[in-house]
Amino acid sequence: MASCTQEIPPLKDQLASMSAVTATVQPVAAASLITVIIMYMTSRIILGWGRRNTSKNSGNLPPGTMGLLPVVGESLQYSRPSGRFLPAAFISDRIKRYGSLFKSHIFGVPTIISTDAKVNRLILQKEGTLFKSSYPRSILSIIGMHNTTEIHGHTHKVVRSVILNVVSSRIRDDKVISYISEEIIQRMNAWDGQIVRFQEEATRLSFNLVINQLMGLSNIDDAHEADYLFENLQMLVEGLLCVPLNLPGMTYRRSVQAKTKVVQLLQKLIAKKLRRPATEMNDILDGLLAVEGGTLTREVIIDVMLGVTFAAYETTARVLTLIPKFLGDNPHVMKTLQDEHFRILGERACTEKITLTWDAYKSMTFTEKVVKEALRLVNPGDIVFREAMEDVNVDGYVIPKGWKVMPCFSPAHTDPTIYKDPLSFIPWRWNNKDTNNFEFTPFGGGIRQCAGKELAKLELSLFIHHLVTRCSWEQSEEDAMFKKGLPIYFKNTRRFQRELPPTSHRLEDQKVPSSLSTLA
Ligand code: HEM
Repeated sequence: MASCTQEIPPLKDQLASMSAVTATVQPVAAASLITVIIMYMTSRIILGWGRRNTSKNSGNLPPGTMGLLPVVGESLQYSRPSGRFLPAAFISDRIKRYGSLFKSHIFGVPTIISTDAKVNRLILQKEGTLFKSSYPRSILSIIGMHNTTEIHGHTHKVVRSVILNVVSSRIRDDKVISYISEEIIQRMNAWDGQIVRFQEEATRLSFNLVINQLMGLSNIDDAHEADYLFENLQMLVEGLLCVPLNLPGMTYRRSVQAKTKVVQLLQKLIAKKLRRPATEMNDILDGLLAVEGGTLTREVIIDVMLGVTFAAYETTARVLTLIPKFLGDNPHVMKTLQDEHFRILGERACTEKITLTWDAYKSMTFTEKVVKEALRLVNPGDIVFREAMEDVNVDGYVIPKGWKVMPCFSPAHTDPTIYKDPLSFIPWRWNNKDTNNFEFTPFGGGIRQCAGKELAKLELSLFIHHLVTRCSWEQSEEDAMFKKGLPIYFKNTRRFQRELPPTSHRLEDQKVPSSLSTLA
């Protein structure tokens, strides 16, 4: 009887003590030990898997499937490529099957996916009370465990205000506007005649802007250091594309190594900056170093810098890359843009050195609609991650405490009941459209809404200005192909290999100025 009441040590401890003697056991015993370890780990995974599926409210979980395999779940299906401008095939298939709120298991974790604008609004607006920002570990292992998405409450507030202050002072500074214009012209010249290089140039443009104007890393006085940072960040981004699979393959490993190199370089640059005599706060790095008397740890500062750089350049570059296609597909949009931008240039020849100002930018009213329309279709920030802080009731279902929640924006952006002819590029649709209703959320929403959205819109508008006023626009053969939006434009580029559907639409269906009807 005594043996029955004797406390059995947890399996974990048994394994620990067993492992201490493995050096002396015979091979057969070692094999048994490995079997026990595998059984233990499998049971942990399966029990964990089962527990997550049987929360006290599991009867009310949204519909959906978790995939056959623990850990992998439905990640393989999620990663299946789908047509551009539409929600991922995984998402649209499940909306058809289960409705706008469903469960799945992706990025290595059980997740509730929300595609409904009203539910997304609730999730984003209840940040800090019902939900909190929380990205899967598989993503954080690449973009940093302490980046803005993982800091909360007071610290998030102060870090966010540093970023917002720098962004809002920069965009109103005409010197910065000139800097962006010159970068754009330089990049356009670099791509001239080699259209397939355009994506690379667009990416480098956005990267340079963030590094030089926001981060305070203009102390990268060695051009090789900037190239090194850029190349490693690009590798890091490639790794992110493998993350949904949650399988640490070659690309993923290379990406994690690239992250280590980026962190080392950022450490070096911060040390360089700290040796410089103190000046007033003027960039994000200065601001982060000064937060509450220097209380932010170096780890947090580096992850925030890395996270903001990544959030800023990759997203904007994707939209930049597709704008020429939209304009090529829709000559009447191009023509209206040209009217607007040549009016801004006035009498000046387009070969003159152009100095645009904040006021000129604010007068680009049609361009603003073109930017919105491009953001609606490209959706570079299509998904965000949250975690339920308690069981939350939504539309008769329960999102259990601790579960990841993934609001996904592209289904609303391409919903024909919200946007007539949703896959066509129609800037005029924004003429009188309300954008404060969470049906248009390219920059997310709530207290974590994109802190760089005004800068992104400025960069995209200035890019459009220089693109549509280029003198060489119709001159070279490749430019002409580019204008038509031929697939060659995307050939050989890594991320936009698939042929893109046309985004043109029939003019007579739209309310366009009568002066343009001749273009139809
Ligand atoms: C077209 C370009 C961009 C798109 C589509 C975009 C999209 C987004 C989205 C959807 C979020 C919300 C993430 C979440 O809720 O978890 C976000 C956050 C953020 N973005 Fe952007 N972004 C863009 C450009 C930029 C730029 C240029 C910057 C430069 C400063 C930037 C900095 C940030 C930061 C710091 C956050 C985190 C805000 C916070 O947690 O308070 N983004 N972005």
